[in-house]
Amino acid sequence: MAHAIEAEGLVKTYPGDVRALDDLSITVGPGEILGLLGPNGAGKSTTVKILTTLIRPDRGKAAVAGHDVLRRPDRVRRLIGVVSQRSGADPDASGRDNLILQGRLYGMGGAEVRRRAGELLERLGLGDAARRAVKTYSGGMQRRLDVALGLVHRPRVLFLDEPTTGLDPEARTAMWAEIARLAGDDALAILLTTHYLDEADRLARRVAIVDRGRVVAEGTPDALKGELRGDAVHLEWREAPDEALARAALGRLPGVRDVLVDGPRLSARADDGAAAVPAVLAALDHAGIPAAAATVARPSLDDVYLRYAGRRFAQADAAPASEAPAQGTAAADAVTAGGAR
Ligand SMILES: Nc1ncnc2c1ncn2[C@@H]1O[C@H](COP(=O)(O)OP(=O)(O)OP(=O)(O)O)[C@@H](O)[C@H]1O
Repeated sequence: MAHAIEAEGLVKTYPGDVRALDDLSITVGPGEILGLLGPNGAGKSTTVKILTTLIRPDRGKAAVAGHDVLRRPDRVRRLIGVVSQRSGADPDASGRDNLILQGRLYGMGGAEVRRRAGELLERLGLGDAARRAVKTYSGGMQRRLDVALGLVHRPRVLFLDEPTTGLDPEARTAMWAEIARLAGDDALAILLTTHYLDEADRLARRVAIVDRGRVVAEGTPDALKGELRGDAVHLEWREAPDEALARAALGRLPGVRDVLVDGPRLSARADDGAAAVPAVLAALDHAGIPAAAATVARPSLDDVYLRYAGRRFAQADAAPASEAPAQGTAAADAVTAGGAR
């Protein structure tokens, strides 16, 4: 089997003429983590639902673990693990009992399922809490139990739907380490959907950026960022400037390109961002639209998204503030901060 997941030309329209998937294609190899990255409503969950045999596409085909999801959904189900956004654990039962019940649902026998439950509890750092009711677990522990539940029957392909949403930074880091181990040591193929740019950047060998039901860019995070020559220059105003004036001002500067204006924010690319900023600020002053702040950063996945989707990830995403995608890479990589002027 060349690919653990292979989806080609998936189209799905929901009632009300909502085109959730519009010719989406992806592949994931054994031992590979593909990050399916996109804002709310991009079509990530619909993709996962089709690949995990919960819904059928209108068009297109898909195979998971070597079996066609439309013709052999029963086979596919036995070979995949699914960790969905909502936990399937019984909060009143212990972690161990949840795992044992799950194993039995897959037809595993007494001694085997008890051994497997113990192994997974240890592995996911839940050994000490094994016999406690799940409702007493922290958010991170519950999420780790959800992953264990998805692994009981030793699947070959794992679907992780936003595995770290709502977790604190420490629990996220622990989850990242575990996910990396599953792909590395166990050679699981993992399809990971995420809102978090830094999560995809850190974890996924390849990233597929989904926008409006299509993959708009795909590759390793480094390759995607590498396609963007030079630095990203971000400018901000207190109020949106006249777009034509801003474009005209920057359009005359050598080495400054790919100008995108988005309300009170503007992004451009420059061969040497730090060197370009003084000229950029002077040109804007001269045009009568002085910027309030300027930042230079190495390209981030946010910039990749902006380039391919034509809008900023955070703006495409209607997530509540607590779930807003991290802007970590751009901020952490900032080499010059013009600051308020
Ligand atoms: N059962 C449904 N009926 C009608 N429209 C739906 C249904 N499920 C999803 N949609 C719509 O299809 C589009 C894609 O939704 P989907 O849940 O796949 O996106 P997503 O990328 O997973 O978003 P999120 O990050 O919020 O989970 C959205 O416009 C959504 O409102």
